[in-house]
Amino acid sequence: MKTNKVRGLIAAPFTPMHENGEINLPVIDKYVDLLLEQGVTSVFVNGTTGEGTSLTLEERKIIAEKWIEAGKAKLDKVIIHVGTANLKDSQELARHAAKAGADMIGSMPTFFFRPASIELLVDYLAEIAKVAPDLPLFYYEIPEMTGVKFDMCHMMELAVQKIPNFGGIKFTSFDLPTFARCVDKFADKLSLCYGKDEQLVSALLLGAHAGVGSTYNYSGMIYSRIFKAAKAGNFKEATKDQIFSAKMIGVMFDEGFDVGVNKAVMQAVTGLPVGPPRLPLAAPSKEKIDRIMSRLKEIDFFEKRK
Ligand SMILES: CC(=O)N[C@@H]([C@@H](O)[C@H](O)[C@H](O)CO)[C@@H](O)CC(=O)C(=O)O
Repeated sequence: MKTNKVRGLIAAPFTPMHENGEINLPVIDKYVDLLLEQGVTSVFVNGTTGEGTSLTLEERKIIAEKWIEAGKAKLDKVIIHVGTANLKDSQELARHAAKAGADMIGSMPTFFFRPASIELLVDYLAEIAKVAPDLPLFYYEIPEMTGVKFDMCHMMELAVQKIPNFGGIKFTSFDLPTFARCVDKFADKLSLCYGKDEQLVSALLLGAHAGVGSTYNYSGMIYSRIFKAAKAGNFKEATKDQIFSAKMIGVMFDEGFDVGVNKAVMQAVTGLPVGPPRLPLAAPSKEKIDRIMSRLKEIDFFEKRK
């Protein structure tokens, strides 16, 4: 089985799209280099930020293949998110990820017919994991989007018993006490990746192995400094950049943060043509993005992201 050890910064990349809504694959070659220049070494493809649930299975496969091909000699880990609203599609994506050469897979739970218990959730994950037995499977915890809310420490206790290739968790929630219990119990055998950019430092203090984030795409250097300082035990230094990240994300939250706003910020800041999101998400107005850019300038974002 491939290793489940993932460390450092993992970007949740946007799926580049043309103005007409079709996916724009060639951008991904440049995207890999842009992430590396910012100290981001791995990717979690087709997740929330990648609009995975708005893409067809065929598109998800093509995007996965492209990230694997573009990232293979450069990135540390290419993790493919295979979560969908049904088991069969997720299994198909898991099989495909294994064949295409992914390093790991991740899955959110189903989000329309939600699992009614931790046991059913783990049974569901086990069915996905078994079709890609050589790849570690990570659970993608993101209750604010899926509406699936269980105690993650209990879920992991059961997952390690039932899923031989269970690799760890991508924990996108502000529930740090639960994250702390997960670290306490599983840090030596599983990888614990934390997904709320605005409080990465707190998760690192508790022992997170990796951070996964959407704002890493255009402010990777800020998180890179946080990660390095925290891993060196210099939390005072790490906290300065973390407070800045909270201010930066605060600017976008004031304007109604979503993948549409996030994509527009990515494009305006880095010049990478990630394009608009797919409906029902929408691109922000020019006025809105100009306002965000001028507020980011006011807080010195363009200096801080260097
Ligand atoms: C809901 C959401 O988009 N969460 C983001 C965060 O990076 C988030 O944008 C950031 O912490 C700002 O709240 C990531 O955790 C998402 C993610 O990892 C993914 O897109 O797969």
